[in-house]
Amino acid sequence: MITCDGLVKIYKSDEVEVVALQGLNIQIDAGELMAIIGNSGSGKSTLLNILGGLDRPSAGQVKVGDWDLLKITDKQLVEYKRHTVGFIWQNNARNLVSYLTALENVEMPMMLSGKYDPAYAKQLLEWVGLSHRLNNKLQELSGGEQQRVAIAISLANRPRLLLADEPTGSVDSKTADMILHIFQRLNKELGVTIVIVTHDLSMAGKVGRVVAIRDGMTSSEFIARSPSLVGTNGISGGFANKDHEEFVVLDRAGRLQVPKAYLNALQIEGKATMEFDGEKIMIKAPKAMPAYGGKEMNSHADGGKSK
Ligand SMILES: Nc1ncnc2c1ncn2[C@@H]1O[C@H](COP(=O)(O)OP(=O)(O)OP(=O)(O)O)[C@@H](O)[C@H]1O
Repeated sequence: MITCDGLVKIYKSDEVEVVALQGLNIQIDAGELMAIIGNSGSGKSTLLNILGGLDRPSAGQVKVGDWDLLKITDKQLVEYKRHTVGFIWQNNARNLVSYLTALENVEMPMMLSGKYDPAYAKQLLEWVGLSHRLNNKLQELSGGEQQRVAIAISLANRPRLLLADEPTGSVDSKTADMILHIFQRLNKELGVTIVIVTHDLSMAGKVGRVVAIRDGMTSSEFIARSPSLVGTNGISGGFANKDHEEFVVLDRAGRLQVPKAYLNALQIEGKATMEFDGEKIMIKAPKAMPAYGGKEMNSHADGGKSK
C-alpha cells in the first residue's frame, strides 16, 4: 500500500535548511496496523504529513496505492485527500466543529465530498462506542469522546488509509486502550490500513509491527513474536520486550544506522573497521586508536540473534 524509497524532505526558511527526512525507506502493506516511534524531531510528523498529502516531499519516491505523491498535481492531491486517506491528530479541534452534534460532525465531510450517507455516519459512531451521544453537541463531550468522534470523521469518506498522529496524546490510559481497541476493530472489520505515530510505548507494544525513526531515517523495526497475542493482555508495558523482536533496518544499498550510544561507548567517530567471520559482522574502533582497543561491538547480519 505504501512505499517510501529514499524519501527526502527539506524545509527551507530564509537561509536555514532543515533536512527532516534524509532518505527514508519504509514499506507498509495494505491492511496493516502498525506504529511509528521516534524521538522528538526525528521526522515522524513530517512523514505522516507527506503520506496524508498535507506536505510535499522534496525528493525520493513515495507511493500510496496507485498515487505517486512526488508527481501528483495539486488537483489530484485534493482528490487523494478526499477519497484515499483519513487523518487523526492529537489536537482534534482541527477536525471538529464544537456547535454541531457528533452526528452532524460526521455527516459534514460526507456532504462536502458528495457521499452523504446518514446511516453510515450513525454506524461509524456506533463503531467508536458513541451511539448514545449522536445528538450531543461536541462541546458537551469529554476529550476522549471527542477523540472518538474524530476517528469516526476520519473514516467518513471510507478511506483505505488512516493516519493517526499521537491519537492518544491527550487522553488517559483507559481511553487510550479504548482507542487502540477501536483501531484494531476497524482494521479487522473494514480492512483499513492504519499508521499510528506515537510516543506511547505501551500503545506501540500492542501492534504487530513498530518502526523506529531516527534522524529522518528508519533505524530499526520491532516485530511481534506471536501476532495472535498482540492487542490482548499478552503484551504489557513497552514494546521492546520479550514479545517483540528487534531488527536493524538496512536500505537497498546495505546502509544501516548504528545507534549513537554504541558509537559513543566505543568512541568511534568517522571511521571504523568491519570484519565478517562467516556468522557475524563486527564493527570496531580502528586499531590505530589503541586507547579504545579490546572493546568490540557486534552488528549482527543474522537479524539480531546473538551467537
Ligand atoms: N514547517 C517546518 N519548517 C521548518 N522545519 C520544520 C517544519 N516542520 C518540521 N520541521 C523540522 O523538521 C524536523 C522533523 O520534525 P517533525 O515534526 O517531523 O518531528 P517529530 O518526530 O514529529 O517530532 P515530535 O515528536 O516532537 O512531534 C525537526 O527538526 C523540525 O524542527
